[in-house]
Amino acid sequence: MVRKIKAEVPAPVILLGTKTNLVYNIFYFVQTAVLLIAGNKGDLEDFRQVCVTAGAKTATQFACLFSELSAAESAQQVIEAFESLIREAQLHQYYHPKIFARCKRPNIITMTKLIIALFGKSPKVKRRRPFLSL
Ligand SMILES: Nc1nc2c(ncn2[C@@H]2O[C@H](COP(=O)(O)OP(=O)(O)OP(=O)(O)O)[C@@H](O)[C@H]2O)c(=O)[nH]1
Repeated sequence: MVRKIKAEVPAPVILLGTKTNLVYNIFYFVQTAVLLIAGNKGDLEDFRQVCVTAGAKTATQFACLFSELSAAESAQQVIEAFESLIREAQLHQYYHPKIFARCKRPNIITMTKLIIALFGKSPKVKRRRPFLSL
């Protein structure tokens, strides 16, 4: 990677029901997410801060895919990175069908919903009208 490492996470599909199964849902996401560390801007060799070996090592450490590419020079490299991500996700689905079988009605949820489910809604503070008469 030239300047920094970014983890590109595929769109998460998280089951969300009640608060009680939220832990399971997060666990489900962690189990099913396929990650790719993409080292972009490969053409800017002079600005490199992270060497290829360090990028690849981090990817191995976190069981991620790794790809060095340059979006400016080659769209093909970007396509290949995404294709490898899709292939890996398909393989994962093939080898772990039970995890996906549990996902009967997957909903894509917003971050706001996730935060509300985790911490609850913030209590509404009722403002009292000041009592002005003497
Ligand atoms: N030279 C070069 N420039 C790139 C490459 N990919 C993106 N850029 C440029 O980097 C700038 C920022 O790109 P963005 O897609 O906005 O990425 P960002 O995550 O918002 O910003 P960065 O933190 O700079 O990556 C834009 O001017 C892009 O044209 C690349 O592979 N090579």
